[in-house]
Amino acid sequence: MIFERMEHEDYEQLVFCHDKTSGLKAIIAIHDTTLGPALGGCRMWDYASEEEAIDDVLRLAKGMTYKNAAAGLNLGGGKTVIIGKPDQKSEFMFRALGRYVNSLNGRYITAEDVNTTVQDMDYIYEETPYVTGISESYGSSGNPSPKTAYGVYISMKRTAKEAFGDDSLKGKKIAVQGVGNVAYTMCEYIHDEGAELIVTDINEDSVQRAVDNFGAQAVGIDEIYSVDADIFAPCALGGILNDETIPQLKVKAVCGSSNNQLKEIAKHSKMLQDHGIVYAPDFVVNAGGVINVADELQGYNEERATKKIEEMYDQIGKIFDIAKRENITTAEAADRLAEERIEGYKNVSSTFSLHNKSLIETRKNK
Ligand SMILES: NC(=O)C1=CN([C@@H]2O[C@H](COP(=O)(O)OP(=O)(O)OC[C@H]3O[C@@H](n4cnc5c(N)ncnc54)[C@H](O)[C@@H]3O)[C@@H](O)[C@H]2O)C=CC1
Ligand SMILES: CC(C)CC(=O)C(=O)O
Repeated sequence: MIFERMEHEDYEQLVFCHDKTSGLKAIIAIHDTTLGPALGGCRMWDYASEEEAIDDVLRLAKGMTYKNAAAGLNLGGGKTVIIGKPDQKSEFMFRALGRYVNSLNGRYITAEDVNTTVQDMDYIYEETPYVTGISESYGSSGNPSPKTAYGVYISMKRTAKEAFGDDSLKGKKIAVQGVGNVAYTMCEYIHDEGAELIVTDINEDSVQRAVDNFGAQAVGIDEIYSVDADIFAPCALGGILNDETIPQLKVKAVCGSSNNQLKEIAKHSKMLQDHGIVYAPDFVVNAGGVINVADELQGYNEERATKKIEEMYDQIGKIFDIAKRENITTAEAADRLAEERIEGYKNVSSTFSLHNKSLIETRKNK
């Protein structure tokens, strides 16, 4: 059944990693390496079953292929999941994972994701160079969340332009679901521009921090969908744009950081469009973090990375334009943009070049 799915959705590789001493149980999925090595974060989650973990890593790895392609990076898509509760973490668990990552010889490069930190990446770095988002003391880029937040803010401005004819967020009401690492910094940018915030989170301290620092209005977990607001920013979970929630939305636009927001991509992106809601595709909006960590591969330069994140404004605009021109949803337009870049490169890479690590180059060095 797994090979059937891999064949159907063009996955390249699925690696199961086990280390008895540290308790590591991890799965690395590599979806597509046409554009370059697969780059994607490492998530730690207490999955209810192994099937759920496999499904998650496959979905997330494919998402990274599209994210990296649409962001204009020369990188493919992959992801790691570690099965377990975050309080079961240890130095040796991440070092064991680092050795597995190293064994892939550069086909996959890891980074932070939900429940993993810069410290965890530093442990992986003890075992392999194929890790990003490591400490700034190594001349590296550190925690990607603030850059992801900046990218969401830039994308939100372009989305506001599409929905309201003006990219200013001043006076706009923004409903934020989940005020964690990314969303807190995103709220800072939005608040500084003069927007009003309505927030919810399952963590009361996170809500209180936004109330105290940004004068945000706090609402209940289920209330966030139906509040009177201009833009909805999902920054917590996947699958939250669905048959039950979309009819409740009063906003004119959706733009947030969480991955896989649409429960069913085709159905729910069309449903948003039919409700007159501008949807900014999640994997384009939340690419700031991966753009930032990818810059490490050239020797990290914050100015260069930030400039590339600011280019997301035009990239989102391009997606809105394609959707209008082709009469498709913005989700379909984003997929098309990513797929065309991957297909285009297949033609370029069919031409022999010594730039690729060729057999002849290897022999020359012997
Ligand atoms: N950190 C990064 O650089 C990137 C993050 N993302 C995505 O953005 C989202 C947020 O990421 P982070 O801020 O790093 O994670 P986080 O774990 O710091 O924040 C998520 C927040 O959502 C809250 N939450 C969980 N369930 C909730 C619910 N049912 N209702 C309301 N709030 C709920 C949590 O309490 C937490 O405060 C995730 O989906 C992640 O995959 C995507 C790209 C990069
Ligand atoms: C920092 C990124 C590599 C995190 C990631 O995997 C993502 O963008 O979803």
